Amino acid sequence: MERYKLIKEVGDGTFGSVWRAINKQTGEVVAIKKMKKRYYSWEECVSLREVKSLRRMNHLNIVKLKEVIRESDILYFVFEYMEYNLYQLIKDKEKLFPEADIRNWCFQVFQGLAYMHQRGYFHRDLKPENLLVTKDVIKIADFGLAREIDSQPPYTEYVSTRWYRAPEVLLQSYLYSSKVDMWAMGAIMAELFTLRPLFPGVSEADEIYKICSVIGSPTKDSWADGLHLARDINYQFPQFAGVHLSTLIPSASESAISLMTSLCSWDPSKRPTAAEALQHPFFQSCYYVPPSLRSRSTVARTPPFAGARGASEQQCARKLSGTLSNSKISSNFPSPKLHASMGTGVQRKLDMVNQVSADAYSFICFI
Ligand SMILES: Nc1ncnc2c1ncn2[C@@H]1O[C@H](COP(=O)(O)OP(=O)(O)OP(=O)(O)O)[C@@H](O)[C@H]1O
Repeated sequence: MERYKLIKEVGDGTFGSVWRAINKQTGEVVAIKKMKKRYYSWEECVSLREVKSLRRMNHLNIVKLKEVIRESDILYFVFEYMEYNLYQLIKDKEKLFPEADIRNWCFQVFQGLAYMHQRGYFHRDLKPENLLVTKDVIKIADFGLAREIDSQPPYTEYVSTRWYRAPEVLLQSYLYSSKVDMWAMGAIMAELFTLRPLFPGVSEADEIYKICSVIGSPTKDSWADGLHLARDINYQFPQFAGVHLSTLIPSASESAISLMTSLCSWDPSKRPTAAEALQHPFFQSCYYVPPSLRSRSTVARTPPFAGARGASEQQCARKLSGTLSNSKISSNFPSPKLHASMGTGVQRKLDMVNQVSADAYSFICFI
């Protein structure tokens, strides 16, 4: 660690604190995550999910793990440094983001997700704080909860931040998949448009209540498996017709609404895969720039992810923590139209600084 000079704490998460630091030899600015738990052997460290999953990932839209250091039983992850997280950008914004910015960010995140899902991982804790931005480039960070798609159940740990948590997770499904990341992206995309969380539940039960009030309660047609899941845990969905997302997100174009609506489908199998999302008309104007052309201004047309493996991603069983009971539903829930404007960022804690160079732009959207 003497090779690095710690400059400033830029984040404090569940598992570690994150520092902006400088490599004394090269002058490179990096982010160092110092884990809170002590690690008494290397074996313990290399079996960590964050190490196992990030080590295997090399994509422009996934934050790069440069080094893992264990010193005096403390574990440090050295990452490439990113200027902001998306939550900070949302929180400080007074005017709405232009749709072109939202399109550009989402296009990149779906590229990262398609890569990750194709390689057999899903993130499980996507939220604005875990999407890091430097200039026009956005990267997925925090693989503390990433799971191998083929790994074996049951699992009992906490899964994902409530506001972005998929309904199958809320309903304690033993079976869930990379589609939980697609649900989270629907909620994040809506938040980018309104600057307010779409489903700001104050408890797990309230979370599902808010989802029902926005997208309408599930039916046999929209999510038969969900009705079974609810029956298994003796849960009764509150009855709501739902609203068209365009009433909650009036600034979004028709194609943006169509993508968010399909991402926020009750039934995971009805949500698009990341590879499919990239082909959605919302991204019609987006182009992929292959690495060989990045230094020049030429661009090539998108689809490097056609044929992403979808079916195998679905086959993953999980056990989830948390309980859901009707008694926990908040009684003073406002009308659906108010949902999008009622969230606050109280659970979020971050203070980032401006610094560092950006990567080459790889994915470009034309308005
Ligand atoms: N590579 C990076 N560059 C700059 N800032 C970063 C970087 N990685 C993380 N951060 C900042 O630190 C915060 C916490 O990081 P991270 O999410 O990895 O920690 P965690 O303990 O796993 O958090 P969580 O409570 O979300 O699980 C992020 O929201 C981000 O603002």
